[in-house]
Amino acid sequence: MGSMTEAVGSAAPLIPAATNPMVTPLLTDLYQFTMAYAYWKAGKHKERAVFDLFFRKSPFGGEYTVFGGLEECIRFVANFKLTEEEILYLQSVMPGCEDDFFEYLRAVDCSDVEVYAIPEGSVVFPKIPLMRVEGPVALVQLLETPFVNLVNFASLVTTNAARHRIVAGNSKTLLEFGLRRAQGPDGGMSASKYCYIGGFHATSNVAAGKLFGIPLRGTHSHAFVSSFMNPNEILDKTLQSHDGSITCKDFVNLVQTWLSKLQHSDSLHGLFGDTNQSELAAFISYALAFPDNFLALVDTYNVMRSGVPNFCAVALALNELGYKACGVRLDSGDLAYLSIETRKFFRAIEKEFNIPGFGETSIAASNDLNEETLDALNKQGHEIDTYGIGTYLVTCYSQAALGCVFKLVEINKQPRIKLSEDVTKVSIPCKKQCFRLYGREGYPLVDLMCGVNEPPPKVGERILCRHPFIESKRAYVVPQHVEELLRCYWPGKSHEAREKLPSLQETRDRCIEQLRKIRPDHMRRLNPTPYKVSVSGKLYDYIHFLWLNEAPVGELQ
Ligand SMILES: Nc1ncnc2c1ncn2[C@@H]1O[C@H](COP(=O)(O)OP(=O)(O)OP(=O)(O)O)[C@@H](O)[C@H]1O
Ligand SMILES: O=P(O)(O)OC[C@H]1O[C@H](OP(=O)(O)OP(=O)(O)O)[C@H](O)[C@@H]1O
Ligand SMILES: O=C(O)c1cccnc1
Ligand SMILES: [Mg+2]
Repeated sequence: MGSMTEAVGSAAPLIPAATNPMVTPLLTDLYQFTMAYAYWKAGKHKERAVFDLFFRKSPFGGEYTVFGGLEECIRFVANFKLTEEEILYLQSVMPGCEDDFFEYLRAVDCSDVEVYAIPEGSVVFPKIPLMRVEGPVALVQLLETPFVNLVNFASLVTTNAARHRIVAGNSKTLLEFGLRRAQGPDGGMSASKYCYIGGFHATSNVAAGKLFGIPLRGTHSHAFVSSFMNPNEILDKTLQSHDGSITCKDFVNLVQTWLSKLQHSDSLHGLFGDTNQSELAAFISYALAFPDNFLALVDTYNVMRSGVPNFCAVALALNELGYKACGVRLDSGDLAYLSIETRKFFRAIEKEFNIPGFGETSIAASNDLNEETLDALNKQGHEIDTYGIGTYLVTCYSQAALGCVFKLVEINKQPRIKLSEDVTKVSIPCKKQCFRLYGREGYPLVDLMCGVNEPPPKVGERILCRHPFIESKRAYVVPQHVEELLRCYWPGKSHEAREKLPSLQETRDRCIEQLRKIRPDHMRRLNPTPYKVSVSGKLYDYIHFLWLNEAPVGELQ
């Protein structure tokens, strides 16, 4: 693809359909079709319109957002075509509409639509168009709902994942465990995909592993532990050593021997007595099934008096056969305290039995984790290496929606504005180009919108950046680096080169890289500094000219 110009017809088959087969041209609001009809009736449907897709406020009380969902929008556009069945259905729900309208719909595709967008996985800010969509007004109108739908949750949950990632710290492994709690199958699949982009390392969602190639990870549940009664029920007790040189005929017995050594060891003396034997049976069975991948959920009965000693007995028996146990998961109680006590136990074993590395055996924690609990754990000090996070992450519990909108900014080359009593809701008119201006320290200073015909900002040249609505807020900026934000992802009939859709991995890398580039005070959880989003002097004047032109003058009596 690269810089070559491609006709849409030849490019379309290269782009697969949207991931979810429910994403069809009918996945829109009825009013998009009724408006399309009214545009058509008025002979206006082919008028060229420009819409911006943007949000007004970053979620979760933060000052940044990560853009997700672009690839799905492009897949949708590339394959946009109403089927005969869909046309017949529309005809049935829009009685009285002329047949010729449905003839028009039959022929419609997105070959005359242009989509410019900020690359997916980028850090983005309020009011800046994430996507600029241009094309025949009736058609682009039909795209509003699916585009906003595809971007809203994707960006929200990517941002949520990124926020969890930032609080947890870069050294921690983050697992997304949310499928069972997600808002339905699409909520679950989307969450797995976008949490990965936002910086999670793996998911428990097998379908997402297969479909998106996301690494899969998992432990086991309490049911597995409580389903066992005692070690006597284990029938096949044999385990070959890691290198195949020894066959241990009675692994259960080897584990019992180690448990007894632990019970009588000097450093662990008095920490625990008899452990739960049904739990031990479960751990042994899991180790026999996965000797290379043994991990144990240690909180079913009692973490320090049973789960951890039982895990260690199995891990030491495995160690004798040349295997290395993976670790434990804590799923209840005070996770800071329990992780610290567990670590002490592991370190004591490393010392007493001279097993290098045992002290660093991995400790995973789960159970209703969210940004606040991660933050609290950090403040208290803990020994957790891996977090498994479900409900709060995938449902975006602390904010239900991002609130993306899709607003008309130009029609027939005439800039349009949407006024509101609430100044934050006034839309920014004109077909715009957008830039990120970087300062001397390498951080972005400001995002700047200006009309497409204005000269772009230049490195080393002073430019006036104005708050779009507040007259007194303005600053001269001398950028050290200028980044054009909107790129062409769907050229329509223009001769622009089409940006290649990156792989999931590339999008994830971009997200991680971009988050590193933002000044830390914009990223902090409490009272972050707002990032400056501005317009050029010329665009400022135009907004206010249009505003005064369109707003009726009140009359007082
Ligand atoms: N040290 C800690 N600091 C702050 N929050 C913690 C800490 N340890 C655990 N939590 C959180 O406290 C909450 C404990 O919830 P809850 O009381 O329902 O669980 P539990 O009784 O430990 O477990 P369960 O009910 O599943 O047996 C969870 O949200 C957990 O993430
Ligand atoms: O807590 P979340 O962030 O949603 O993470 C996923 C949770 O799902 C599993 O148990 P589940 O909640 O099904 O059962 P339990 O917590 O009642 O044991 C797991 O043990 C976690 O606790
Ligand atoms: O693998 C796990 O431990 C897991 C997966 C989903 C939900 N809770 C835990
Ligand atoms: Mg739970």
